[in-house]
Amino acid sequence: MEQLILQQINKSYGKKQIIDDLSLQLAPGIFGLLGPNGAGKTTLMRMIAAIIRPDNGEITYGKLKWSEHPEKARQIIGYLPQDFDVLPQFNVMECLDYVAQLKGILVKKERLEAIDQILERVNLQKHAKLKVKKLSGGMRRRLGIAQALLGEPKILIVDEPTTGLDPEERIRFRNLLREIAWNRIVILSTHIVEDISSTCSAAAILYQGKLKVFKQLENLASLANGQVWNLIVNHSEFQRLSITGEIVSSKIFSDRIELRIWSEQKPSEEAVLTEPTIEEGYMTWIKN
Ligand SMILES: Nc1ncnc2c1ncn2[C@@H]1O[C@H](COP(=O)(O)OP(=O)(O)OP(=O)(O)O)[C@@H](O)[C@H]1O
Repeated sequence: MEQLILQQINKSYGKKQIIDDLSLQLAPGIFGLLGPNGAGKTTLMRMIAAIIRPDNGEITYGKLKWSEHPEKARQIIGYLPQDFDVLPQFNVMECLDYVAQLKGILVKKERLEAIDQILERVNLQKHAKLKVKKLSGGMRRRLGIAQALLGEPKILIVDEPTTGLDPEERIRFRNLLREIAWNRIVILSTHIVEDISSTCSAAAILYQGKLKVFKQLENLASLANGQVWNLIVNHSEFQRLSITGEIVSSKIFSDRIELRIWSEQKPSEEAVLTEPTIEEGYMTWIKN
């Protein structure tokens, strides 16, 4: 299988450098992209989607070079933007038919076959005649993936697809991404660390224009090794508690409170070290 390769990509807006000499190599599977607001994730994904050009550097997939043939690059890419919202007056079928024509599937029979298959894949067959404006948030996101999948792209880019979804839809959406990713490269940008831990094989943090890649998610979690503690206290102890560090979570029961504390030093005598999560590793990396 071909790899997607980014070589020394730079991008500035005015004097502000958003992407700084970034290189990356991706094989099929789901690659998670994390980073604080404004870090440049959307800018990076728009460059990979061949919507905007880097100031310099090259993106390639096999022999195909983005700088030479951006139109060919677009043909092998499916993109679900963060603000996907199309054609509210169209129904699901009409919407996909329209996008399929834009993607150059000009024979009607081929289009209908492709749309049928994709509707089944994203589980929207029953809603093919429903107007886009009447779809729920989760259904709309699935339509977004459906339009991105038309033309069987080799690379799929999804920008914060689970924001605003309820837990059931979020799980369904993650399952769908997993199914899609078995033979293609999926780049998933998200603020929701749970999206990464439940679907991605590898991830990276974009920060100050640079990318820190974690080929295994455990390596990201392990950044917080030795810094995450469990502490169980009763309610009156909790009132008097003075700890060093930050309470990451607390569970309140009738007879006790269970605390998870993020601290470089032991936060109290009774605290016990515990395995960090990916989110805690991410917080540690950003903090340092
Ligand atoms: N067309 C543009 N012109 C000028 N500045 C831009 C443009 N697009 C993005 N920026 C700036 O580039 C920076 C990175 O934006 P980008 O949308 O890529 O970040 P992001 O990581 O996707 O953020 P978020 O997580 O909030 O979506 C921001 O400071 C933004 O204001």
